[in-house]
Amino acid sequence: MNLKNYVRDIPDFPKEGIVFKDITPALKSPEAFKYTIDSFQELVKDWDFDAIIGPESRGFIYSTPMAYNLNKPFIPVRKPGKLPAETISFSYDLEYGSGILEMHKDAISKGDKVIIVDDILATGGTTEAIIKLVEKAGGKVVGALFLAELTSLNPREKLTEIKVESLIKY
Ligand SMILES: O=P(O)(O)OC[C@H]1O[C@H](OP(=O)(O)OP(=O)(O)O)[C@H](O)[C@@H]1O
Ligand SMILES: Nc1ncnc2[nH]cnc12
Repeated sequence: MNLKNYVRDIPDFPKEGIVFKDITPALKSPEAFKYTIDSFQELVKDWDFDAIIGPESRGFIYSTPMAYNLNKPFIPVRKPGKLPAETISFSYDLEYGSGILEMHKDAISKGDKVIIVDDILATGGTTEAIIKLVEKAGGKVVGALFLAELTSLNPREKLTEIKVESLIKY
């Protein structure tokens, strides 16, 4: 399965100069979606972790089937103002702007080891912000999985402390 055939470039979205990697064809194809989740599960089969974090919103798509299949807790990280209980937050930069991410304060217990599952690794800003959020909560991110990685943005420079795997590299 060549997953690159299921990710299309959309120029100048959401801003001029950004080439947006549209993953919707990789979701429309049941074979591509199954291949993605199966590949993620194979990659983490020897990893030691307690829970799976999914960043809103495209991250939810790939992280929740993993949590279901591996019988692990799922923890949502959301854009501001969406989580109802007490939250901790962290601001971050990404390719086409900046933002704030939030997680429930009680989502993670001290010493918990977690992984992040998301669609795209671009600048690494989102993943770096989640690493900081998890540290604030007393836990540790041990690894992160992505469908696609934009290597030209050098995201791994920000992520030297964790395991990083991506199925496609641009
Ligand atoms: O490595 P980075 O530069 O941080 O970029 C990657 C992030 O950007 C996208 O999310 P976005 O914030 O656009 O939200 P969405 O999933 O709601 O579209 C993508 O789903 C990743 O989470
Ligand atoms: N170029 C890109 N395409 C899709 N999602 C992204 N998230 C950050 N940069 C992106």
